[in-house]
Amino acid sequence: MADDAVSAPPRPGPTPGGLVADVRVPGRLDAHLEATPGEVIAVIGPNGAGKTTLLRALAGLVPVEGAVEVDGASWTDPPRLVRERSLGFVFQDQSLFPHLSAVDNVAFGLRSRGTPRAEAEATAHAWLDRFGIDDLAGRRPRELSGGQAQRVAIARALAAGPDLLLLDEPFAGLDVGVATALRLELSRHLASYAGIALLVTHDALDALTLADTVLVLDAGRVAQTGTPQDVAARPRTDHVARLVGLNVIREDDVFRSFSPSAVTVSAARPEGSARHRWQGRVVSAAPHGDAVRLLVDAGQELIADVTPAATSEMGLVPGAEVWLSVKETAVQTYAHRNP
Ligand SMILES: Nc1ncnc2c1ncn2[C@@H]1O[C@H](COP(=O)(O)OP(=O)(O)OP(=O)(O)O)[C@@H](O)[C@H]1O
Repeated sequence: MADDAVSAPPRPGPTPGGLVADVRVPGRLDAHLEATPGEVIAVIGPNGAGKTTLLRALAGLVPVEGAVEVDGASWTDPPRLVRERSLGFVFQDQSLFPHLSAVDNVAFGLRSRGTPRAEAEATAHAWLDRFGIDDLAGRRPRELSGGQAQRVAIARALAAGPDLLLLDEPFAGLDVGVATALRLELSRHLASYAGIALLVTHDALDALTLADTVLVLDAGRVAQTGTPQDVAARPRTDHVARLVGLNVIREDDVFRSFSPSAVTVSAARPEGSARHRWQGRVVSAAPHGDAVRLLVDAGQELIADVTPAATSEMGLVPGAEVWLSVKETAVQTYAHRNP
C-alpha cells in the first residue's frame, strides 16, 4: 500500500459537485457566488473589501446568514462544523502546527478523517515529494524557510482531496523568486485538482495566471466576475484598473478604459476638440520600466506614462498642474453590467 501511495500520489478526491453560496455577514459582506468542479477563482479587491471574510465564512469560521451548498449538500442548514466540511485551507494566521514535523502536519488532515496512520504518512510523504521537499519531512516548521513552510501548508490543504480549497494570499511575505517558483508549482497542482479553489490575492499576475474566473469584491459586494482576460480588459472598479495598469472612468451607464501610455500630458490646455481631457495636479511620479508613471488627481486619479525627458522638461513633480488628454481611438468603451 505504502509503495503504491508513494509512487503514485492519489489524485485529490472524487470529483465533487459545484458550489452555490449566498454569503452574508452583516456589515461586512453580501456576496453570491457559484463555481463548478475544477474551477479556480481568484478573489481580488481593495483592503477591507471582504476577501478574507468570504473565505472564513465558507470555512465556517465566521457565522453567516444565507446558504452555502457544496455538491448538493447544505453546509449551513444545519450548520456544519469546520472539521465536518470537506475543506483545505491556507490562511495567513492559520500556520502549521509548530510541534509537528512537516510530514505529520500534512498527515494531520487525513488522520483526522480516519485514514490509518501508515497510509496517511505515505500519502503525506508523496505530497511533500510532489512539492520537492520530502527530504525535509522530519523538520519542524521553525526549521523551515518561509517558502518551504508555505509548500507544506499547501500540501496539507490539498492532501485530503477537499471539495473546497481556500487559499488566502499564499505567496504573501515570500521573496519574489520563491513566490514565482511556488506560483508555478501551485498552478500545476491546481490543474489536476478536482475540487473548487478560491484564491485571495493582491497580485494581478496570480489572477491572470492561476484562475479560471476572477471575482472582484468591493465594499463587501461582488463588483464583477469574469474570465481574467475579460476583467483585465474591461475593469469595472478603480482597484482592478490600477491592478492591471489601466485607467477606467465611469460615464453614465458605460465605462471607458485607456492605457497610461495613451495619455498625452501637457502644461497648457490641449487644442482641438479632444473629448477626453482633464485638468489635474501631479500626485506622484515614479519610474515605471523605461517611462515615468505619473499619478494625477484630476477629480479622479488617473495614470499617465511619460518619458524621463518630458518629466524634467515639463517639471512634472508632485503638485505640478497639468492637462491630460487621450484620443477617442485609444479609449475602449463597454457596458456597466455584465451582459
Ligand atoms: N473579526 C472581525 N470583526 C468585525 N469586523 C471585521 C473582522 N474582521 C474583519 N472585519 C471587517 O470586515 C471588513 C472586511 O474585512 P476582510 O479582512 O474580509 O477584508 P479583506 O478584503 O480580506 O482585506 P485585506 O486585503 O486588507 O486582507 C473590513 O471592514 C474589516 O474591518
